[in-house]
Amino acid sequence: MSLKIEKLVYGGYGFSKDNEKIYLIDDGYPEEVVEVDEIKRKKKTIFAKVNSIKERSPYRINSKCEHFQKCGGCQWLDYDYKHQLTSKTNIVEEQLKRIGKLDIKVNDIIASDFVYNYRAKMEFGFSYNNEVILGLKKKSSNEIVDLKSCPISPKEFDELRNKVKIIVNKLNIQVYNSKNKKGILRSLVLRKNNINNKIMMILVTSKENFNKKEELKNELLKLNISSLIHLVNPNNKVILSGKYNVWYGNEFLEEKFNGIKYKVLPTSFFQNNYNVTQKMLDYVNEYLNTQNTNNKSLLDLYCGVGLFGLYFSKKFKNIKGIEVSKTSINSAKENAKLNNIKNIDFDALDAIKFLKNSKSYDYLIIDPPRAGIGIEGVELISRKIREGVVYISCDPSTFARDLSEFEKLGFKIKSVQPFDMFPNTYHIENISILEKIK
Ligand SMILES: C[S@@+](CC[C@H](N)C(=O)[O-])C[C@H]1O[C@@H](n2cnc3c(N)ncnc32)[C@H](O)[C@@H]1O
Repeated sequence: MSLKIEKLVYGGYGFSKDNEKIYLIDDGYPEEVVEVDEIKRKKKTIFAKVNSIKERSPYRINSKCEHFQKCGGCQWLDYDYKHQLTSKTNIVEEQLKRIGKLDIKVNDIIASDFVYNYRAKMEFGFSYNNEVILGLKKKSSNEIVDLKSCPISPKEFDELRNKVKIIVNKLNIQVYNSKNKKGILRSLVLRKNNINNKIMMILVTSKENFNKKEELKNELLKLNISSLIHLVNPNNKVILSGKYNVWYGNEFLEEKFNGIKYKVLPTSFFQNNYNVTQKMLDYVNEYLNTQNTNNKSLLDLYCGVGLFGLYFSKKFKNIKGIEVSKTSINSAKENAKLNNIKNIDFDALDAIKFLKNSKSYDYLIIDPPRAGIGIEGVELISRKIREGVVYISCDPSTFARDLSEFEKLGFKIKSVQPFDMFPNTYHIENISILEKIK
């Protein structure tokens, strides 16, 4: 059966409707007529994959990646960037309507100046296929695609990843197997900073000690990196968790935005696209400039190593940063000292637990993981925040649910601004400015 794709929807799928049935189609683009293979059904929704293209979308381009469609990292590498942007703005507007029942004009998405090589951090997984391989997971699978190159990560990462692969094969070090819990090598994480292109390499193994460890360390030290960290993570799925040893160089990477310095430890979160992060900081700054905040307090919830709180510290009388990771909070405290910022303090706590017992604040900047803050969290915020909320989100669905709750509990949504933090993928970052109705 031939289907015409109307638009792209949340999750990156091409959307098509046939009578009562809705098709969510992998690898199909707007205006395209395709034949599909069904993958699975969920009530009236059929998930399918393009089998053949009958009429090609005018926005389909040739992808620059030899691994495209095998690797799960990017979904839209063969979709013209201008149209990626339009699709993303439309998806946010649609999620707000569908999930949040919010009829809001969403601002046009702010693009990334760099569509390739923009990522500051990549987590590559080790696997075995006749030899040790190193790359990213296939889409909806734990299988690893052996990468030779990756167009969205820095060019240096390709060379390092390929060299590490040769080294571990030469030393014959076993890959960790999550089923029988045997083996050593789990992941190779690479991070690049935005001040002077320093690269931190983090080798994640299942055990602290293993055969040929010293030889491996000596070989890795010959590579062009600024620091080498050995992280021991026996079986936690969150790869960047566990104890680490510094094998070489600094324990941290130093980042800088507009004069504010941040030391980021190997296991701490930091924004992944520096160019777009600066645009997000500028957007929040513009809003705060319209407010009279000098004598006001700010709560920076899910603060990481203090990116937002420290950046805006001069605008507020006092600031509190809350974050669940003790490591990140230790960095955040050190970052305050590093920048000589004295009106901020940080605590390592769960955001909801903190809100239940906290005092009130004038303003809130909130940047939760994909799950969002949730209904209970918004209810607590509505009692604890007196003036404005800057909600930063990396998932349009939980964002829509939470914004709708904010509106029910006495906040006015002043703006919704998407940012293209992750070009060539379907991921969308958003900032909403909300004001308490007095
Ligand atoms: C999207 S990151 C934002 C970090 C920071 N705002 C930044 O821009 O660098 C989300 C942060 O929330 C933290 N986090 C996750 N679950 C949490 C919880 N239940 N309570 C507090 N923080 C949490 C994570 O450790 C992570 O640092």
